[in-house]
Amino acid sequence: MSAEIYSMTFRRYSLPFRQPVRTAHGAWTRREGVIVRLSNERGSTGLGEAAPIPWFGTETADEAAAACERLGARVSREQIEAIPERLGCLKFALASARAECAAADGVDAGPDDYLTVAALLPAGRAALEVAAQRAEAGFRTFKWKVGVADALDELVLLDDLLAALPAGARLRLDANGAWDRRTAERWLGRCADLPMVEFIEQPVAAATPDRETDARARSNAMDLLLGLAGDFPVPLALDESVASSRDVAHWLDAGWPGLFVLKPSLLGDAAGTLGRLRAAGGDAQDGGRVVFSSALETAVGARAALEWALRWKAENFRFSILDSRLGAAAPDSQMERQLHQSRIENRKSKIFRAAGFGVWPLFEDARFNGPEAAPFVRARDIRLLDGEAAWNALS
Ligand SMILES: O=C(O)CCC(=O)c1ccccc1C(=O)O
Ligand SMILES: [Mg+2]
Repeated sequence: MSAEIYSMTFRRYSLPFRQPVRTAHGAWTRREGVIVRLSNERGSTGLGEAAPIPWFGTETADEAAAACERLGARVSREQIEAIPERLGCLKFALASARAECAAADGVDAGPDDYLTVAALLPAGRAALEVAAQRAEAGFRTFKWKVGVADALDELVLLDDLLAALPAGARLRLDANGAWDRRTAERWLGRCADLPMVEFIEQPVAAATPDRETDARARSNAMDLLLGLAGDFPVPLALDESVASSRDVAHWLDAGWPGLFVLKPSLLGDAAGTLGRLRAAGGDAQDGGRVVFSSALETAVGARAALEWALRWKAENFRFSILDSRLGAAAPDSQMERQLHQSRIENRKSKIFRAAGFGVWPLFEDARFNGPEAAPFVRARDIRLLDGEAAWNALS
């Protein structure tokens, strides 16, 4: 077996958003990150993106760039695999670039399919107008940022927003950890009898950012989240709490009963993390515990992150094609009947949750945008994303 050696270059970027992204953490105006480029001995090249979210606890873009500098112009597969978890975004970038090299060599083209997509709504009253436009465009899953303004004002807006959504729509609420226990209880109580609310994402913080009491704060936060999940019927989803592969393992061990929002771009070991979720019945048993989400990457990171979502769908929802024919012929043999029944059960329990990638166009410079927000995104369109154009725009 020959050593897998790549030559590596990287480019640091700082890209203004068309509009600031408002969350409970304040206004986010520029996306900072690093794009890496690998080429192998056969001359195949691949791009990857480190798109950190430091307020999730990832490395910073500067730290990712400094680590690239240290790695140097030639890197081996072993070096990439040895990158530590605290540089999870960079590790994702290099793993993505390696995968693209392999794809260019003709290995593993990946499944052809499509994903349903959730529309990201702005915080506050602005959500109403955008929701109407998005509904008109065909979206049926929406995500609204809460915890930005006063909770009572937002609760009033919630009613207006629900009333404005089309029949059959689903609304996710993302508090980005902003609520205290009392505020969270109020919202969860309110949402208990609102079937349109699909889930509430990160209602309370993953931990207080006090380094002195880090372990204790994390465990208190964990108890609070587990308590809320047990006390209220509305499903809860972890996001900031699962900002790394290690976090996911931790919450699985703790028996988290809710959902996992996964931003593949933050996962140093996306394959291992998804494998663990699958082994834990992440989707096979009760369907739809995993929600894929964007970290507001450029087209380079978008392509890699969306490939993970496609792969997950193909692995866990593999009866979807057969399902569409289930209504047709009634099976006659006992075995066929049983198979038929189990496929129906399968269909009932399995929902591929709309992926949180309804975010582009995000950047002023259109060469960096991922697939324009639409209710569905097709694999073939993801593979047509022009990472090279983004790379060249940084030269
Ligand atoms: O998940 C989505 O639908 C959109 C992406 C999103 O909300 C997000 C994007 C960047 C950083 C944090 C978050 C978040 O989910 O909190
Ligand atoms: Mg979130």
